[in-house]
Amino acid sequence: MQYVSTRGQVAPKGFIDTVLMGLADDGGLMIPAEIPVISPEALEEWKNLSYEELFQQIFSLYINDEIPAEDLKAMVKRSYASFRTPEVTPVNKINDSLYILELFHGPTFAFKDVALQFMGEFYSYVSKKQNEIIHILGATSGDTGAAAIQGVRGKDGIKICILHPHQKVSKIQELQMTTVNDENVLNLSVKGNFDDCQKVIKDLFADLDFKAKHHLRAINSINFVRILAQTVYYFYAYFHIDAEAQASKKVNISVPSGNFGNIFSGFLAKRMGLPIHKLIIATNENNILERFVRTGEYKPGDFKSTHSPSMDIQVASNFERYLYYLLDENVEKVSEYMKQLQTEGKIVVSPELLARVQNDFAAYGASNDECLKYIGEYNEKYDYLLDPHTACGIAAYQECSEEDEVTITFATAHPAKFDEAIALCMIEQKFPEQISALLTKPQYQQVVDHDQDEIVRELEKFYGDK
Ligand SMILES: N[C@@H](CCOP(=O)(O)O)C(=O)O
Repeated sequence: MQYVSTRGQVAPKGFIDTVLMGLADDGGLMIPAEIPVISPEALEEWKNLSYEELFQQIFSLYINDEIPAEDLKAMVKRSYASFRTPEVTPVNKINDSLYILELFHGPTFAFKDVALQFMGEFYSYVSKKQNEIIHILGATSGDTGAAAIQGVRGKDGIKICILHPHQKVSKIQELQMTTVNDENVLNLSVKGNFDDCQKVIKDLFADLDFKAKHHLRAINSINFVRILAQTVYYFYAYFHIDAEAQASKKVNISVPSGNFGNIFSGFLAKRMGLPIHKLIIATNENNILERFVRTGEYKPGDFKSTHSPSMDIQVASNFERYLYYLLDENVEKVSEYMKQLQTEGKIVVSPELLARVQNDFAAYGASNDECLKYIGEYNEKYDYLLDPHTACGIAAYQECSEEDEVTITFATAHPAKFDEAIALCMIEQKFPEQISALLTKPQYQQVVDHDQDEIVRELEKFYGDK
């Protein structure tokens, strides 16, 4: 398996080099040169695998023997040892047409743990085996940062700096990141929004001298390994709904979406042969993705702070990966469209392409009021407390599914992380112990202006390789 860039200007790479590269050196995103297709017979066999076995099966198709099977097995085992259930991502049946895949049983109570616990192990492995210096730089709207820090805190040979938007993440998200006092962790709280943070890191990754000098590595979903690790639970979810539903109904998956990484993993799983009917993109009022699916225009709008802050994103990183497939892997066209986005502030696709987009995805953007409405309604009706992101997923399921379909909605975070929204629904929740313990801990973070030079100075001090 070789990996290439969506913009075509990077020589094909192996798996480990692809992960170490993060953002492609030509500014694009790395993708597999060819997507392996799983036969229905093999899918049938995969149905009985444990989560960890399934992970290994899928990864073995992508890693080219670069990591011996025994080493991979040990890494996967360590990655999921910190999860609060051996199923890793359990499936919960709500009614005959709805299942919820719970992705929040990892150490930081969000779906990001599923890939980032593995990534922490992976970076540690590569740092030791290849003597690589690993200086992670990431941006977060709240969940990725906490999970990434948790995945590598205290690990030798690794340093991590995370940029989060100042006062635009939930209280618990902030505490999860900033109460960590390990020497290898730096939190920069940037006066701006998530898009500002993401732009700074993308610009720094695109500066190849800076990237090489400081050994920058990515943990965001610009990194293909994040996408791949997330495909595992699409398969797992599909295999764990009732056999009768699998056989007699079309199966949709509704995914709370911000940076387009999670749902892109679903797109990859579908291309690998998983018989998903509709992939439903659920957004909040930052609805650029929903507008794109409806109109064919991809145009960042005004940033809004919502009850679901992790999805407060206008510029979705992984959109470029999808564009690559939409444009039939034509790298010149992808480069042209991405240039257009920069110069004209938007991309508009033809009616023919829009028809294909609408064949690939359904989409719905939930308003703040709808988000709260579904939290209240599901709590009352099913005694199931949704976090505000999952509530957007439920709103999209309600809007986009038909009678003969069954939908798996992804619960991307635990409600305790977003008590601000839960309290607005007049619901009092009991926090898990790990979360209440955060409330009295001291915080360690530096507040910085949204200013690249200031951020670079902090990074140079922290990474210490001037
Ligand atoms: N919603 C994310 C934003 C970053 O997304 P990523 O998937 O590219 O890491 C967050 O919670 O930080």
